Amino acid sequence: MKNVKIADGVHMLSMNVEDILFEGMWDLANGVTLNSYVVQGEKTAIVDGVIGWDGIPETLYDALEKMGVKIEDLDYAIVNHMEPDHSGWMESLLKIKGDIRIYASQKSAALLDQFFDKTENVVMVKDGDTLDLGAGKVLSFHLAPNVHWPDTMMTLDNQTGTLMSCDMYGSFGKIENSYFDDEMSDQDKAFFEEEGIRYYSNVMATFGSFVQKAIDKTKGLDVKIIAPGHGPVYRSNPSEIMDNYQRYIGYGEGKGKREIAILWGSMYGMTKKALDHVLKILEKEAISVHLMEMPRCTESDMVAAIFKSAGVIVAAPTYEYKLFPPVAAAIDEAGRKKITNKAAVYFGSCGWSGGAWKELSQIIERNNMKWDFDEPLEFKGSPHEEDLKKVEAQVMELVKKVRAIANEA
Ligand SMILES: Cc1cc2nc3c(=O)[nH]c(=O)nc-3n(C[C@H](O)[C@H](O)[C@H](O)COP(=O)(O)O)c2cc1C
Repeated sequence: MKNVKIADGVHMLSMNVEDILFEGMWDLANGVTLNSYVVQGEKTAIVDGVIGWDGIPETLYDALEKMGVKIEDLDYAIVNHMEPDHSGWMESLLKIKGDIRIYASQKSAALLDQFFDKTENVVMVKDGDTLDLGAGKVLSFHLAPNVHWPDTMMTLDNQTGTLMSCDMYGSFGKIENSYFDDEMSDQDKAFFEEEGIRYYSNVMATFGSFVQKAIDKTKGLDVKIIAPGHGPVYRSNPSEIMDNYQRYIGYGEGKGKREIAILWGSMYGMTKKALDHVLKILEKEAISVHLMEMPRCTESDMVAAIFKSAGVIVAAPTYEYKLFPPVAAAIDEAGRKKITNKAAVYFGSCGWSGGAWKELSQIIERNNMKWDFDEPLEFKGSPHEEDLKKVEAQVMELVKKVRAIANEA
């Protein structure tokens, strides 16, 4: 666990977690950090902790001891939210120091009771409440409900302007070198742009309207440093991550980069023949593509690619009167994440009845996704010359839309 001084009296204790399925489902190719914060005035508070897995709370205790803080000497635990990646350690903490005073939102307090039977010494805070740690260190609490979990709040150290923002402004990606935005190489910046999008699309996208409120709330505070629960700390230009989050809200509403996400599957290569034709066109048009063959592609990559692209191509055959199941599941997942208003094209092969488009349109409708599809094309067997011409015309139309959307974004 790495101890990084963020500002006077504020330390980040950060660990990389790899080889996990985050939330039990997201296969994170590049890992994620869990960041806890220790704030010291005359009293000491820890803001968010770690997951409760074997050995992990102990890693946090070692890191605390190395900075001269015994777990028994902690005065306060601030729970920004109760998701177990940051609160799982409570079970262990409460065994060591059952009388620790916990500051939490009203909703977190209810969850503390549900998860850990903890009701005593819990202070329920309202928006704007403060906690004085002495020596000029005053923490204030700012509710950000439904930024991932309903109980979420952000904690501000008013002395240094450090906002410990919990899941808000977070990013996936392990940290090896630079913990701060101003220490990052261009390569690190590009890495965290991608991992930020992966995080937002996988974890936050469903809650866009609440994220907007949290951005607006941040703007009303005197914030100099943004220190999230996952990912790097933004101290040279905290508004950059706020602007990025603003941009990501737009991606979830149909905006996107000048890129096309291609969600495809093909049992015997018939749909793939048409797709190969499309790929040649897109290469000529110099449009970047994300080729996601389902079910080979991970959910995490798939959702992130659809989310950030201005256009989507769905290329998949009919299977038992419906859309090829792995592609149907992927579109449904994008629907759960409320990825709406994407410019899109569908084509796919069938043998006799067809039916893929019917199910695809039902999934779009059911999830209220409002994707803007051109005329869908189900062709029989191998694509013929006229099928390829139709596909080509649709893809050229999509390219136009993608360029226009990306120019606005
Ligand atoms: C298991 C299975 C189920 C199928 N079900 C249907 C169907 O319900 N309706 C239909 O028109 N074609 C159906 N087909 C035919 C395929 O859609 C057809 O072979 C198509 O060319 C496959 O395209 P692909 O090679 O891109 O997967 C089915 C094929 C398989 C292997």
